[in-house]
Amino acid sequence: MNFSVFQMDIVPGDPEANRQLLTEWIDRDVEENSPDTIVIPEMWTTAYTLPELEDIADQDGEPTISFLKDLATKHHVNIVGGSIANKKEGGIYNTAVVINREGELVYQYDKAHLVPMLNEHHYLTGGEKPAEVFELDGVKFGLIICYDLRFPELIRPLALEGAQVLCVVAEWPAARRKHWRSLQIARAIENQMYVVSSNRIGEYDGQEFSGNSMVVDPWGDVLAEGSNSQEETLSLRLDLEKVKKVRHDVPIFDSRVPEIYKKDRGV
Ligand SMILES: O=C(O)CCC(=O)C(=O)O
Repeated sequence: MNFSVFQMDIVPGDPEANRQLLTEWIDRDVEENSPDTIVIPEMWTTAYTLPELEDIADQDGEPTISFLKDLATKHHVNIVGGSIANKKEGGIYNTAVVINREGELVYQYDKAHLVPMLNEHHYLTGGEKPAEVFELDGVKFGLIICYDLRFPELIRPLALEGAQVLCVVAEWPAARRKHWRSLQIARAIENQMYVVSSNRIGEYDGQEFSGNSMVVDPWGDVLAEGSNSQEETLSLRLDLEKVKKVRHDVPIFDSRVPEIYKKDRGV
């Protein structure tokens, strides 16, 4: 499967401008790289303009979901559509959306872990459902959002259910770049799957973002990595057989002892 990861800057508080930028980017990328699957960052329509979200968030995913469906159909490409600020059920959620190349919405996930360092709980409602496995072109995926990366307990069930690729969409700050890079490599090694991440670059409200979007293979090798400060596309073909090989060579899933993992303590 050919991946294109967009490492974007985001125009704060202007969804229409960002949708226009994405349209141009996808037009270019499809021409140059013929991707099967495109991955874009967290909150790419608005950036982290938390106090403004009440006015500019989507309502039940619209208009962004329809916009992505049109792009996916036009280019016959899968879009792991980053996440959007999304008003629904009386709250504003940070919702990740995935559209397949037929233009169908195949998966939605509301970010479960809200970030205390950003006072997210003052503005956003956390999702209450676990992340689930979904398929694109027969490949099994998981998808999490930024801070979720710090919670291996959210991700492990995805690996147990056969996920081969974990996508991470993010607006991870430069101040914690070491954590961003190390945690992706750790998640790839411990779950023996690819980690494909799209992180924004640029600045907002005094915060600089890390970039360093990554493609890490199931052995923990970094196959591609974005710079700290440039908009760019990581374009790469992933060999899914590698997941099978690593799981065969170091068979951790056969070595697990679930009886001693303390489910009754909420672990
Ligand atoms: O966990 C971190 O250090 C960054 C998390 C974050 O910025 C986010 O989830 O948006």
